Amino acid sequence: MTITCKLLLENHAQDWQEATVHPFLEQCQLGIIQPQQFNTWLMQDYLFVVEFTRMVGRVLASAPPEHFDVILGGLAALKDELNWFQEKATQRQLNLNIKKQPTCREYCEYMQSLADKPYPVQATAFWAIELAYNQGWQLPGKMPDPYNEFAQRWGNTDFTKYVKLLSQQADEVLETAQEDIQKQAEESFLIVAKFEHNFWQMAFHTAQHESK
Ligand SMILES: Cc1ncc(CO)c(N)n1
Repeated sequence: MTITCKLLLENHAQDWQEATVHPFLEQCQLGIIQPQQFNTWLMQDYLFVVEFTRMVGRVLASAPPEHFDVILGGLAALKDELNWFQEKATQRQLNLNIKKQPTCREYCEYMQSLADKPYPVQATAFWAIELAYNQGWQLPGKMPDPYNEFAQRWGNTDFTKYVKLLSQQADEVLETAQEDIQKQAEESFLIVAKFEHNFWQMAFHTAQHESK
């Protein structure tokens, strides 16, 4: 049987729930997240997105030309997103020239390791990483300022459509992938889910002295 993005979500509902539903996001929605928690997330996510952008560049390099449109659209959005992160950091007087925390570093190293994997595995991981933020920021519902801007960035309907296109591209190449490659794609989905959970944990449980 062929694995699909939909089946991955159905077969691993618990892992996916832990990746996308977290007190960090719930407390943003309630407006009670602590600034040091939020700022830790912001700074570490900037560092993550730098490496994610490189990963998407490598996904493009592995992709068939029919998939370029969607991936290049994603890269253009990432260019905008990196500039936006820098603006947000400046507004909050945060220095982005900091070290990655271990969870962020491990996630980034994992994204680098995907370069050696077949394209269907890369496409599945790419989709999962984007879906995690699309759903994570969307599920809590309307957020108060200043968090609404963050929720909208990944929760907006155009982003949802883009993630849908990513799932279609992944499904298309999974359909003809050999069984062991489908297995690797499933593993990559579970690894992404675990890292997404750990990333929220990292920001949520950050101590005051680690926040700057
Ligand atoms: C941790 C993390 N996962 C996913 C994304 C983007 O989808 C992000 N910005 N950060």
